[in-house]
Amino acid sequence: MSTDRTYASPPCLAAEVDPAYSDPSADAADDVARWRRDTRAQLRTARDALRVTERDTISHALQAHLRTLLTQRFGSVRGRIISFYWPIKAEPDLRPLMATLHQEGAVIALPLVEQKATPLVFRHWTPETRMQRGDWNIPVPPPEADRLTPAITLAPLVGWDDDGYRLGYGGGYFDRTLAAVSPRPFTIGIGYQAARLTTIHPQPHDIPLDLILTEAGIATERTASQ
Ligand SMILES: Nc1nc2c(c(=O)[nH]1)N(C=O)[C@@H](CNc1ccc(C(=O)N[C@@H](CCC(=O)O)C(=O)O)cc1)CN2
Ligand SMILES: Nc1ncnc2c1ncn2[C@@H]1O[C@H](COP(=O)(O)OP(=O)(O)OP(=O)(O)O)[C@@H](O)[C@H]1O
Repeated sequence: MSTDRTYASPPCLAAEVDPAYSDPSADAADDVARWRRDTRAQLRTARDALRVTERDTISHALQAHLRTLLTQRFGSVRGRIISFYWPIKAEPDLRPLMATLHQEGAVIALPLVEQKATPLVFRHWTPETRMQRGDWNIPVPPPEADRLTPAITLAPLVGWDDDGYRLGYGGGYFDRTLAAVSPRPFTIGIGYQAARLTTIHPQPHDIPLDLILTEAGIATERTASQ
């Protein structure tokens, strides 16, 4: 965050009075919003620059880690509702695993924006589903596909931090969704190791994910006490 600003009044010295005091201007919502816009743009540029072969290697590693994780944590996937995502804009492609889990009896759901600025909706996907173009041109199952509530959700990440917070494309959709559903699904962030940030400067609306997976494996996991 920028520190070279001019002040209309003398700088606040509260930090020298109370060591626990932290200058709220450093985390003011406007500053955070601007920082997020810049950071998203940088991370997306870096991601777009990956070679196809590098992205493939990463996607393969992620699928292997996810497969192991699901088996270890949940045992059989049969009958479990798991939401994936249809990859766009250089996101890791997990569609082969999505198809495999479907074959093994998992119930696969995909997210979509049915109405702007409201929680995401999840629709049933099978290999026979005829996808349509949804909001932002993202392929989505058609309206006649069953609406589902996932028990496990995969959330693609533009950026992430060690506390499990996520930076997405800036629509706030996953936060709205997780805030709205009860019980909350087990939420797994899927991202590139290189997209790690020291902090995303969490705001009151940001909901940390249960676990973040990258090509290097489990990057961070929330414990029950957090
Ligand atoms: N592959 C994939 N599918 C996904 C998601 C995702 O991140 N990846 N989503 C995960 O949530 C949902 C779609 N998320 C969206 C997020 C932002 C905008 C959008 O219109 N963004 C504006 C900027 C918004 C703003 O800054 O206020 C834009 O870029 O013009 C659209 C869809 C559901 N499906
Ligand atoms: N639970 C919520 N209720 C209302 N508005 C929300 C909620 N969560 C997020 N928002 C709004 O969405 C905006 C964008 O949020 P944020 O920067 O966290 O997006 P993001 O997580 O990167 O986006 P996305 O989840 O769509 O990929 C916020 O400024 C906030 O106003």
